[in-house]
Amino acid sequence: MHNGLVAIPADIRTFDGYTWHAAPDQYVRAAVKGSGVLPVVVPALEDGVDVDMLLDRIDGVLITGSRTNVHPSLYGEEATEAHGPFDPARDQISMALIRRAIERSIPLLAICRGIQELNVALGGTLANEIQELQGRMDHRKPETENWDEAFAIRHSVKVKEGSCLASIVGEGEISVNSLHRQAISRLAPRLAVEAVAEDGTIEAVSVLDAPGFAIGVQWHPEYWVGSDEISDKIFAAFGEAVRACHARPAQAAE
Ligand SMILES: N[C@@H](CCC(=O)NCCCC(=O)O)C(=O)O
Repeated sequence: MHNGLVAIPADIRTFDGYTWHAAPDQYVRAAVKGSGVLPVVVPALEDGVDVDMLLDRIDGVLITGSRTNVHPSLYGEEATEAHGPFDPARDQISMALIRRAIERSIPLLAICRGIQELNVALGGTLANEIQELQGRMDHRKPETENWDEAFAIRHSVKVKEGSCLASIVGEGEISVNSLHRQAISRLAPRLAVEAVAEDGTIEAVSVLDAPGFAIGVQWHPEYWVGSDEISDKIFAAFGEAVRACHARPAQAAE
């Protein structure tokens, strides 16, 4: 039995010559198995989604990772080939859902591209090709077609004492996977850093003064739900927040 509906904004992809609105299976299954909720994939219709009508019926928002990058014009930078590939429709629907979910205290879990969209949606910026920056590790997806190897746990991050994430997984060092070329550069004003990698890369944030669950992580807890304690705790906490939202009396959007 599922308790609560969770919106997952789709990417625009092309398979078999058709354009698809698609979300990766690992996030859908993690939402069901790890959070006990029913995911609803939201089409990336650039101007065609009434976000408030949707959120009137939604109890949580889960923002997935993607190989594409947030368009740099959304954080005041010129787009170059190195910033691509892009998915402007995904940018549009994802950031609209993020902003409105925060305003309406609807639980939000933003993963990898999702934490980057969260930061940009609230006024922050991103750094590109971080492995080329002085002192940074290589956070990119390993060169392998074996998915378990690609998503293998491979570096530590330090969870800040007293953070929202610490209340879920505990403070101190945890081990995470890593599949990204970008990362938060200027932190958005309304975000608090929750975890940092040993090279200074911001690995988790929360929304300051958010009454509910509003967390972004740069790694991929969805992939190891069911076999990794940290991943299980994150998705279980998200599920609890979604069920609490589902139990709230219906509130029309202000
Ligand atoms: N494109 C962004 C975000 C990375 C991300 O979401 N990775 C998940 C997909 C991993 C893969 O299949 O390559 C960045 O690179 O920082």
